[in-house]
Amino acid sequence: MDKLLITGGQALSGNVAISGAKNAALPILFSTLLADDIVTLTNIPHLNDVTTTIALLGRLGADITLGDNMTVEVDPRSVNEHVAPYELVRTMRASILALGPLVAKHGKGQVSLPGGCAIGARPVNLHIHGLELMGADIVVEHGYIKADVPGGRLKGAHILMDTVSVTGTENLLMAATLADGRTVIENAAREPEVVDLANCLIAMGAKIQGVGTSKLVIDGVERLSGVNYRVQPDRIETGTFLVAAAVTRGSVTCTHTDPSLLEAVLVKLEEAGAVVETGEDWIKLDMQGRRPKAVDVTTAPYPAFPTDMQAQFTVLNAVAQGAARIKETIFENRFMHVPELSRMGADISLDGNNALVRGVETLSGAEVMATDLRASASLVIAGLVAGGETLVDRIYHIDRGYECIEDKFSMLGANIRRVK
Ligand SMILES: CC(=O)N[C@H]1[C@@H](OP(=O)(O)OP(=O)(O)OC[C@H]2O[C@@H](n3ccc(=O)[nH]c3=O)[C@H](O)[C@@H]2O)O[C@H](CO)[C@@H](O)[C@@H]1O
Ligand SMILES: C=C(OP(=O)(O)O)C(=O)O
Repeated sequence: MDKLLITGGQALSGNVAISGAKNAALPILFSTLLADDIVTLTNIPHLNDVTTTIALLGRLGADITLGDNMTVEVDPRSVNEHVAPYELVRTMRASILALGPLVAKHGKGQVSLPGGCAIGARPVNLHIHGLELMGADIVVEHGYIKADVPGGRLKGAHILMDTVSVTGTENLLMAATLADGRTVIENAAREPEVVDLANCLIAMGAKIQGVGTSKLVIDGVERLSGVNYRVQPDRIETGTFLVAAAVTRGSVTCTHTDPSLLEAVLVKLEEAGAVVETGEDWIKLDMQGRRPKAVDVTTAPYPAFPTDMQAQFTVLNAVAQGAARIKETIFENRFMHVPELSRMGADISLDGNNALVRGVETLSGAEVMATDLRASASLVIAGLVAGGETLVDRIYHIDRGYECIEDKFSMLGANIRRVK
Protein backbone atom coordinates (compact mmCIF):
# COMPACT_ATOMS: atom_id res chain seq x y z
CA MET A 1 0.00 0.00 0.00
CA ASP A 2 1.40 3.43 -0.96
CA LYS A 3 2.46 5.93 1.70
CA LEU A 4 3.73 9.49 1.58
CA LEU A 5 7.08 10.24 3.20
CA ILE A 6 7.50 13.92 4.06
CA THR A 7 10.44 15.74 5.60
CA GLY A 8 9.04 18.97 6.97
CA GLY A 9 10.50 22.42 7.28
CA GLN A 10 10.43 24.00 3.82
CA ALA A 11 8.43 27.19 3.26
CA LEU A 12 6.41 26.49 0.11
CA SER A 13 6.96 28.83 -2.79
CA GLY A 14 5.99 29.02 -6.46
CA ASN A 15 3.00 28.33 -8.69
CA VAL A 16 0.65 25.37 -8.67
CA ALA A 17 -1.93 24.60 -11.37
CA ILE A 18 -5.29 23.60 -9.90
CA SER A 19 -7.15 20.65 -11.42
CA GLY A 20 -10.81 20.30 -12.31
CA ALA A 21 -13.14 19.89 -9.34
CA LYS A 22 -13.75 16.31 -8.19
CA ASN A 23 -17.14 17.12 -6.73
CA ALA A 24 -18.27 18.82 -9.96
CA ALA A 25 -16.71 16.27 -12.32
CA LEU A 26 -18.47 13.31 -10.68
CA PRO A 27 -22.09 14.55 -10.97
CA ILE A 28 -21.36 15.91 -14.44
CA LEU A 29 -19.99 12.53 -15.53
CA PHE A 30 -23.17 10.88 -14.20
CA SER A 31 -25.33 13.49 -15.97
CA THR A 32 -24.11 12.13 -19.31
CA LEU A 33 -26.51 9.21 -18.73
CA LEU A 34 -29.37 11.65 -19.41
CA ALA A 35 -28.22 12.69 -22.88
CA ASP A 36 -29.25 11.38 -26.28
CA ASP A 37 -25.86 12.02 -27.85
CA ILE A 38 -22.13 12.20 -27.13
CA VAL A 39 -21.04 14.42 -24.24
CA THR A 40 -17.46 15.69 -24.25
CA LEU A 41 -16.06 16.85 -20.92
CA THR A 42 -12.79 18.70 -20.38
CA ASN A 43 -10.77 19.59 -17.28
CA ILE A 44 -11.69 16.25 -15.74
CA PRO A 45 -9.19 15.58 -12.91
CA HIS A 46 -7.12 12.40 -12.94
CA LEU A 47 -8.40 10.86 -9.70
CA ASN A 48 -9.41 7.44 -8.42
CA ASP A 49 -13.02 8.61 -7.98
CA VAL A 50 -13.10 9.63 -11.64
CA THR A 51 -11.71 6.24 -12.67
CA THR A 52 -14.40 4.56 -10.56
CA THR A 53 -17.12 6.70 -12.15
CA ILE A 54 -15.88 5.93 -15.65
CA ALA A 55 -15.80 2.22 -14.77
CA LEU A 56 -19.36 2.48 -13.48
CA LEU A 57 -20.59 4.28 -16.61
CA GLY A 58 -18.84 1.62 -18.68
CA ARG A 59 -20.51 -1.14 -16.64
CA LEU A 60 -23.88 0.43 -17.44
CA GLY A 61 -22.99 0.16 -21.12
CA ALA A 62 -21.83 3.69 -21.97
CA ASP A 63 -19.10 3.95 -24.59
CA ILE A 64 -16.22 6.00 -23.18
CA THR A 65 -13.21 7.49 -24.93
CA LEU A 66 -10.39 9.15 -23.02
CA GLY A 67 -8.67 11.94 -24.94
CA ASP A 68 -5.63 14.12 -24.27
CA ASN A 69 -5.51 16.41 -21.24
CA MET A 70 -8.19 14.52 -19.39
CA THR A 71 -10.89 14.97 -21.96
CA VAL A 72 -13.58 12.35 -21.51
CA GLU A 73 -16.11 11.57 -24.21
CA VAL A 74 -19.18 9.62 -23.10
CA ASP A 75 -21.63 8.11 -25.55
CA PRO A 76 -24.63 7.08 -23.42
CA ARG A 77 -26.68 5.70 -26.31
CA SER A 78 -25.43 2.18 -25.67
CA VAL A 79 -26.49 2.09 -21.99
CA ASN A 80 -28.39 -1.18 -21.50
CA GLU A 81 -27.73 -2.05 -17.84
CA HIS A 82 -29.39 -0.39 -14.87
CA VAL A 83 -27.55 -1.77 -11.88
CA ALA A 84 -24.66 0.00 -10.15
CA PRO A 85 -23.05 -2.93 -8.32
CA TYR A 86 -21.61 -3.00 -4.82
CA GLU A 87 -18.02 -3.69 -5.88
CA LEU A 88 -17.85 -0.30 -7.62
CA VAL A 89 -20.19 1.69 -5.37
CA ARG A 90 -18.48 0.68 -2.13
CA THR A 91 -15.34 2.66 -2.97
CA MET A 92 -17.16 5.92 -3.67
CA ARG A 93 -20.24 7.46 -2.09
CA ALA A 94 -20.86 9.67 -5.13
CA SER A 95 -22.01 6.52 -6.99
CA ILE A 96 -25.46 7.30 -5.61
CA LEU A 97 -25.53 9.94 -8.38
CA ALA A 98 -26.20 7.16 -10.90
CA LEU A 99 -29.70 6.73 -9.46
CA GLY A 100 -31.41 9.97 -10.54
CA PRO A 101 -30.23 9.81 -14.18
CA LEU A 102 -31.00 6.07 -14.56
CA VAL A 103 -34.51 6.46 -13.21
CA ALA A 104 -35.19 9.60 -15.24
CA LYS A 105 -33.84 8.26 -18.52
CA HIS A 106 -34.63 4.54 -18.33
CA GLY A 107 -37.53 4.41 -15.86
CA LYS A 108 -35.57 2.10 -13.56
CA GLY A 109 -32.32 1.85 -11.70
CA GLN A 110 -30.62 -0.04 -8.91
CA VAL A 111 -27.73 1.35 -6.95
CA SER A 112 -26.00 -0.42 -4.13
CA LEU A 113 -26.28 1.51 -0.86
CA PRO A 114 -22.98 3.32 -0.47
CA GLY A 115 -20.90 1.60 2.22
CA GLY A 116 -20.09 2.91 5.66
CA CYS A 117 -18.06 6.08 5.51
CA ALA A 118 -15.63 7.53 7.93
CA ILE A 119 -17.06 11.03 8.37
CA GLY A 120 -20.62 10.22 9.44
CA ALA A 121 -23.69 8.07 8.81
CA ARG A 122 -24.50 9.91 5.55
CA PRO A 123 -27.99 8.53 4.88
CA VAL A 124 -29.56 8.89 1.42
CA ASN A 125 -33.17 9.27 2.60
CA LEU A 126 -33.55 12.67 0.90
CA HIS A 127 -32.51 11.23 -2.47
CA ILE A 128 -35.04 8.40 -2.10
CA HIS A 129 -37.88 10.57 -0.79
CA GLY A 130 -37.47 13.12 -3.60
CA LEU A 131 -37.58 10.42 -6.29
CA GLU A 132 -40.67 8.91 -4.62
CA LEU A 133 -42.38 12.31 -4.77
CA MET A 134 -41.60 12.29 -8.48
CA GLY A 135 -43.45 8.99 -8.85
CA ALA A 136 -40.74 6.35 -8.47
CA ASP A 137 -41.51 3.17 -6.53
CA ILE A 138 -38.50 2.48 -4.39
CA VAL A 139 -37.57 -0.45 -2.21
CA VAL A 140 -34.35 -0.91 -0.31
CA GLU A 141 -33.42 -4.57 -0.05
CA HIS A 142 -30.33 -6.75 -0.04
CA GLY A 143 -28.19 -3.62 0.22
CA TYR A 144 -29.61 -2.07 -2.96
CA ILE A 145 -31.90 0.89 -3.65
CA LYS A 146 -34.23 -0.45 -6.33
CA ALA A 147 -36.30 2.15 -8.18
CA ASP A 148 -38.95 1.65 -10.79
CA VAL A 149 -41.16 4.25 -12.46
CA PRO A 150 -44.66 3.02 -13.37
CA GLY A 151 -45.33 4.35 -16.87
CA GLY A 152 -41.62 4.96 -17.39
CA ARG A 153 -41.47 8.74 -16.88
CA LEU A 154 -41.03 10.68 -13.66
CA LYS A 155 -43.50 13.47 -12.89
CA GLY A 156 -42.66 16.97 -11.73
CA ALA A 157 -43.06 17.47 -7.97
CA HIS A 158 -42.65 19.99 -5.19
CA ILE A 159 -39.74 18.88 -3.02
CA LEU A 160 -38.71 20.51 0.22
CA MET A 161 -35.32 19.19 1.31
CA ASP A 162 -35.21 18.74 5.13
CA THR A 163 -31.47 19.27 5.18
CA VAL A 164 -29.23 20.97 2.65
CA SER A 165 -27.72 18.08 0.72
CA VAL A 166 -25.25 18.54 -2.12
CA THR A 167 -25.54 15.17 -3.86
CA GLY A 168 -29.22 14.98 -2.84
CA THR A 169 -29.90 18.21 -4.73
CA GLU A 170 -27.78 17.01 -7.67
CA ASN A 171 -29.59 13.66 -7.94
CA LEU A 172 -33.05 15.25 -7.88
CA LEU A 173 -32.01 18.07 -10.22
CA MET A 174 -30.78 15.55 -12.79
CA ALA A 175 -33.93 13.44 -12.39
CA ALA A 176 -36.18 16.48 -12.81
CA THR A 177 -34.65 17.55 -16.13
CA LEU A 178 -36.45 14.71 -17.96
CA ALA A 179 -39.58 14.53 -15.79
CA ASP A 180 -43.03 15.35 -17.08
CA GLY A 181 -43.85 18.85 -15.85
CA ARG A 182 -42.36 21.26 -13.34
CA THR A 183 -40.27 20.30 -10.32
CA VAL A 184 -39.46 22.76 -7.56
CA ILE A 185 -36.61 21.92 -5.17
CA GLU A 186 -36.75 24.08 -2.04
CA ASN A 187 -33.81 24.35 0.38
CA ALA A 188 -31.55 23.22 -2.45
CA ALA A 189 -27.78 23.20 -1.96
CA ARG A 190 -26.09 26.27 -3.46
CA GLU A 191 -22.59 24.79 -3.65
CA PRO A 192 -20.59 25.81 -6.75
CA GLU A 193 -20.53 22.15 -7.81
CA VAL A 194 -24.35 22.13 -7.98
CA VAL A 195 -24.15 25.29 -10.11
CA ASP A 196 -21.58 23.68 -12.42
CA LEU A 197 -23.82 20.64 -12.87
CA ALA A 198 -26.86 22.86 -13.54
CA ASN A 199 -24.91 24.85 -16.14
CA CYS A 200 -23.86 21.64 -17.88
CA LEU A 201 -27.48 20.40 -17.88
CA ILE A 202 -28.66 23.75 -19.28
CA ALA A 203 -26.05 23.44 -22.03
CA MET A 204 -27.59 20.02 -22.80
CA GLY A 205 -31.00 21.67 -23.16
CA ALA A 206 -32.43 21.44 -19.64
CA LYS A 207 -34.77 24.18 -18.43
CA ILE A 208 -33.59 25.24 -14.99
CA GLN A 209 -34.25 28.49 -13.15
CA GLY A 210 -32.80 29.70 -9.85
CA VAL A 211 -29.32 28.28 -10.43
CA GLY A 212 -27.13 29.19 -7.44
CA THR A 213 -30.13 29.86 -5.19
CA SER A 214 -31.91 27.63 -2.67
CA LYS A 215 -34.97 27.30 -4.92
CA LEU A 216 -34.49 25.42 -8.17
CA VAL A 217 -37.34 25.34 -10.67
CA ILE A 218 -36.98 22.71 -13.37
CA ASP A 219 -39.32 22.29 -16.32
CA GLY A 220 -38.82 18.79 -17.64
CA VAL A 221 -37.94 18.35 -21.31
CA GLU A 222 -38.37 15.33 -23.62
CA ARG A 223 -34.70 14.87 -24.29
CA LEU A 224 -31.25 16.29 -23.60
CA SER A 225 -28.60 16.63 -26.28
CA GLY A 226 -24.87 16.07 -26.41
CA VAL A 227 -22.59 18.92 -25.34
CA ASN A 228 -19.00 20.04 -24.86
CA TYR A 229 -18.49 21.18 -21.29
CA ARG A 230 -15.49 22.28 -19.20
CA VAL A 231 -15.57 21.39 -15.50
CA GLN A 232 -14.86 24.19 -13.02
CA PRO A 233 -11.63 24.37 -10.97
CA ASP A 234 -11.41 22.55 -7.64
CA ARG A 235 -12.01 25.06 -4.84
CA ILE A 236 -11.06 22.53 -2.15
CA GLU A 237 -7.76 21.60 -3.81
CA THR A 238 -7.10 25.35 -4.15
CA GLY A 239 -7.86 25.93 -0.48
CA THR A 240 -5.67 23.01 0.55
CA PHE A 241 -2.61 24.46 -1.25
CA LEU A 242 -3.31 27.93 0.18
CA VAL A 243 -3.47 26.56 3.73
CA ALA A 244 -0.24 24.60 3.13
CA ALA A 245 1.41 27.85 2.01
CA ALA A 246 0.13 29.68 5.10
CA VAL A 247 1.16 26.94 7.52
CA THR A 248 4.71 26.74 6.11
CA ARG A 249 4.91 30.58 6.13
CA GLY A 250 5.48 30.57 2.37
CA SER A 251 4.22 32.27 -0.76
CA VAL A 252 2.22 30.30 -3.32
CA THR A 253 0.15 31.23 -6.36
CA CYS A 254 -2.66 28.89 -7.38
CA THR A 255 -3.35 29.21 -11.10
CA HIS A 256 -6.24 27.85 -13.23
CA THR A 257 -8.60 28.44 -10.31
CA ASP A 258 -11.54 30.71 -9.50
CA PRO A 259 -11.27 33.02 -6.46
CA SER A 260 -15.02 33.72 -6.51
CA LEU A 261 -15.63 30.13 -5.30
CA LEU A 262 -13.51 30.53 -2.16
CA GLU A 263 -14.69 33.69 -0.48
CA ALA A 264 -15.26 32.20 3.00
CA VAL A 265 -11.87 30.46 2.91
CA LEU A 266 -9.97 33.55 1.72
CA VAL A 267 -11.57 35.68 4.46
CA LYS A 268 -10.29 33.21 7.07
CA LEU A 269 -6.81 33.11 5.55
CA GLU A 270 -6.63 36.91 5.67
CA GLU A 271 -7.84 36.81 9.27
CA ALA A 272 -4.94 34.41 9.93
CA GLY A 273 -2.57 37.12 8.70
CA ALA A 274 -1.98 36.05 5.10
CA VAL A 275 -1.66 38.61 2.34
CA VAL A 276 -4.04 37.41 -0.37
CA GLU A 277 -4.16 38.78 -3.90
CA THR A 278 -6.52 37.55 -6.59
CA GLY A 279 -6.93 37.82 -10.34
CA GLU A 280 -9.55 36.37 -12.62
CA ASP A 281 -8.15 32.82 -12.44
CA TRP A 282 -5.41 32.96 -9.81
CA ILE A 283 -4.90 33.46 -6.09
CA LYS A 284 -1.60 34.39 -4.49
CA LEU A 285 -1.08 33.86 -0.78
CA ASP A 286 1.98 35.30 0.94
CA MET A 287 2.65 34.71 4.64
CA GLN A 288 5.85 36.79 4.45
CA GLY A 289 7.60 34.38 6.81
CA ARG A 290 5.14 35.09 9.63
CA ARG A 291 3.39 32.58 11.89
CA PRO A 292 -0.37 32.39 11.21
CA LYS A 293 -2.83 33.61 13.84
CA ALA A 294 -5.48 31.19 15.10
CA VAL A 295 -8.93 31.63 13.53
CA ASP A 296 -12.36 30.38 14.65
CA VAL A 297 -14.17 28.35 12.02
CA THR A 298 -17.74 27.04 11.80
CA THR A 299 -18.61 24.79 8.88
CA ALA A 300 -21.97 25.25 7.14
CA PRO A 301 -23.46 24.91 3.66
CA TYR A 302 -22.20 27.26 0.92
CA PRO A 303 -21.58 30.19 0.88
CA ALA A 304 -20.38 29.64 4.47
CA PHE A 305 -17.15 27.89 5.39
CA PRO A 306 -16.90 24.42 3.75
CA THR A 307 -16.64 21.26 5.83
CA ASP A 308 -14.17 19.99 3.21
CA MET A 309 -11.68 22.66 4.44
CA GLN A 310 -12.16 22.03 8.16
CA ALA A 311 -9.33 19.51 8.63
CA GLN A 312 -6.84 21.76 6.83
CA PHE A 313 -7.74 24.72 9.09
CA THR A 314 -7.37 22.45 12.14
CA VAL A 315 -3.69 22.11 11.19
CA LEU A 316 -3.36 25.84 10.56
CA ASN A 317 -4.66 26.49 14.07
CA ALA A 318 -2.49 23.73 15.50
CA VAL A 319 0.67 25.71 14.64
CA ALA A 320 -0.81 29.21 14.90
CA GLN A 321 -0.33 31.90 17.47
CA GLY A 322 -3.20 31.75 19.97
CA ALA A 323 -6.17 29.41 20.33
CA ALA A 324 -9.31 28.93 18.22
CA ARG A 325 -12.51 26.94 18.13
CA ILE A 326 -13.53 24.78 15.22
CA LYS A 327 -17.17 23.79 15.00
CA GLU A 328 -18.23 21.07 12.55
CA THR A 329 -21.95 21.29 11.79
CA ILE A 330 -22.27 19.10 8.66
CA PHE A 331 -20.87 15.69 9.57
CA GLU A 332 -20.98 14.09 13.02
CA ASN A 333 -17.65 12.27 12.75
CA ARG A 334 -15.27 14.57 10.95
CA PHE A 335 -12.52 15.03 13.49
CA MET A 336 -10.62 11.83 12.81
CA HIS A 337 -7.49 13.80 11.96
CA VAL A 338 -7.38 15.11 15.54
CA PRO A 339 -5.93 12.02 17.28
CA GLU A 340 -3.31 11.74 14.51
CA LEU A 341 -2.41 15.45 14.80
CA SER A 342 -2.18 15.01 18.57
CA ARG A 343 0.39 12.27 17.99
CA MET A 344 2.41 14.90 16.11
CA GLY A 345 2.30 17.21 19.14
CA ALA A 346 -0.84 19.28 18.43
CA ASP A 347 -2.80 20.53 21.44
CA ILE A 348 -6.46 19.90 20.58
CA SER A 349 -9.40 19.15 22.91
CA LEU A 350 -12.50 17.63 21.41
CA ASP A 351 -15.99 18.11 22.78
CA GLY A 352 -18.66 16.66 20.48
CA ASN A 353 -18.65 18.70 17.30
CA ASN A 354 -16.29 21.34 18.73
CA ALA A 355 -12.52 21.33 18.75
CA LEU A 356 -10.49 23.75 20.80
CA VAL A 357 -7.09 24.11 19.18
CA ARG A 358 -4.24 25.78 21.05
CA GLY A 359 -1.38 26.63 18.73
CA VAL A 360 2.03 25.09 19.45
CA GLU A 361 5.40 26.34 18.15
CA THR A 362 6.21 23.14 16.26
CA LEU A 363 4.81 19.74 15.39
CA SER A 364 7.04 16.69 15.31
CA GLY A 365 7.03 14.19 12.45
CA ALA A 366 5.42 10.80 13.13
CA GLU A 367 3.85 7.79 11.41
CA VAL A 368 0.19 8.68 10.94
CA MET A 369 -2.85 7.08 9.38
CA ALA A 370 -5.05 8.77 6.79
CA THR A 371 -8.72 8.11 7.59
CA ASP A 372 -10.62 10.06 4.96
CA LEU A 373 -9.88 12.41 2.11
CA ARG A 374 -9.55 15.80 3.79
CA ALA A 375 -8.18 14.33 7.03
CA SER A 376 -5.41 12.88 4.85
CA ALA A 377 -4.73 16.26 3.28
CA SER A 378 -4.44 17.78 6.74
CA LEU A 379 -1.86 15.16 7.75
CA VAL A 380 0.20 15.96 4.66
CA ILE A 381 0.11 19.67 5.54
CA ALA A 382 1.11 18.82 9.12
CA GLY A 383 4.00 16.76 7.76
CA LEU A 384 5.18 19.71 5.65
CA VAL A 385 5.58 21.91 8.73
CA ALA A 386 6.64 19.28 11.29
CA GLY A 387 10.20 18.71 12.38
CA GLY A 388 11.67 15.46 10.99
CA GLU A 389 9.94 12.78 8.96
CA THR A 390 6.22 12.08 8.69
CA LEU A 391 4.93 8.92 7.05
CA VAL A 392 1.28 9.13 6.01
CA ASP A 393 -0.24 5.67 5.60
CA ARG A 394 -3.42 4.68 3.69
CA ILE A 395 -3.10 7.44 1.13
CA TYR A 396 -5.59 5.80 -1.19
CA HIS A 397 -7.97 8.28 0.43
CA ILE A 398 -5.86 11.15 -0.94
CA ASP A 399 -5.73 9.62 -4.40
CA ARG A 400 -9.54 9.75 -4.47
CA GLY A 401 -9.45 13.53 -4.46
CA TYR A 402 -6.01 15.08 -5.11
CA GLU A 403 -4.32 14.81 -8.49
CA CYS A 404 -0.54 14.15 -8.30
CA ILE A 405 -0.40 15.65 -4.82
CA GLU A 406 3.25 14.76 -4.20
CA ASP A 407 4.34 16.18 -7.58
CA LYS A 408 2.48 19.42 -6.99
CA PHE A 409 3.93 19.86 -3.47
CA SER A 410 7.43 18.91 -4.71
CA MET A 411 7.26 21.64 -7.33
CA LEU A 412 6.55 24.11 -4.52
CA GLY A 413 9.76 23.00 -2.77
CA ALA A 414 8.37 20.39 -0.39
CA ASN A 415 10.38 17.31 0.45
CA ILE A 416 7.72 14.66 -0.20
CA ARG A 417 7.72 11.34 -2.00
CA ARG A 418 5.51 8.31 -2.48
CA VAL A 419 6.88 5.09 -1.02
CA LYS A 420 5.55 1.55 -1.25
C1 LIG B 1 -19.21 13.94 -3.88
C2 LIG B 1 -19.53 15.18 -3.13
O1 LIG B 1 -19.98 16.17 -3.69
N1 LIG B 1 -19.25 15.16 -1.83
C3 LIG B 1 -19.51 16.35 -1.03
C4 LIG B 1 -20.96 16.37 -0.65
O2 LIG B 1 -21.24 15.18 0.06
P1 LIG B 1 -22.74 14.74 0.27
O3 LIG B 1 -23.56 15.21 -0.86
O4 LIG B 1 -22.72 13.28 0.58
O5 LIG B 1 -23.13 15.56 1.56
P2 LIG B 1 -24.56 16.16 1.86
O6 LIG B 1 -24.57 17.60 1.48
O7 LIG B 1 -25.59 15.27 1.28
O8 LIG B 1 -24.61 16.01 3.46
C5 LIG B 1 -24.96 17.09 4.30
C6 LIG B 1 -25.65 16.54 5.53
O9 LIG B 1 -26.92 16.03 5.16
C7 LIG B 1 -27.12 14.74 5.65
N2 LIG B 1 -27.98 14.01 4.69
C8 LIG B 1 -27.66 13.99 3.37
C9 LIG B 1 -28.45 13.31 2.46
C10 LIG B 1 -29.59 12.63 2.93
O10 LIG B 1 -30.34 11.99 2.16
N3 LIG B 1 -29.89 12.68 4.25
C11 LIG B 1 -29.11 13.36 5.15
O11 LIG B 1 -29.40 13.38 6.35
C12 LIG B 1 -25.69 14.16 5.72
O12 LIG B 1 -25.62 13.06 6.61
C13 LIG B 1 -24.91 15.36 6.20
O13 LIG B 1 -25.01 15.48 7.60
O14 LIG B 1 -21.24 17.50 0.16
C14 LIG B 1 -20.51 17.50 1.41
C15 LIG B 1 -20.96 18.73 2.19
O15 LIG B 1 -20.56 19.89 1.55
C16 LIG B 1 -19.03 17.48 1.13
O16 LIG B 1 -18.34 17.33 2.35
C17 LIG B 1 -18.64 16.34 0.21
O17 LIG B 1 -17.30 16.50 -0.20
C1 LIG C 1 -16.12 13.94 1.66
C2 LIG C 1 -15.66 14.11 0.43
O1 LIG C 1 -15.96 13.33 -0.64
P1 LIG C 1 -17.07 12.17 -0.72
O2 LIG C 1 -18.38 12.84 -0.56
O3 LIG C 1 -16.88 11.63 -2.09
O4 LIG C 1 -16.77 11.18 0.37
C3 LIG C 1 -14.74 15.21 0.08
O5 LIG C 1 -14.57 15.49 -1.12
O6 LIG C 1 -14.16 15.80 1.01
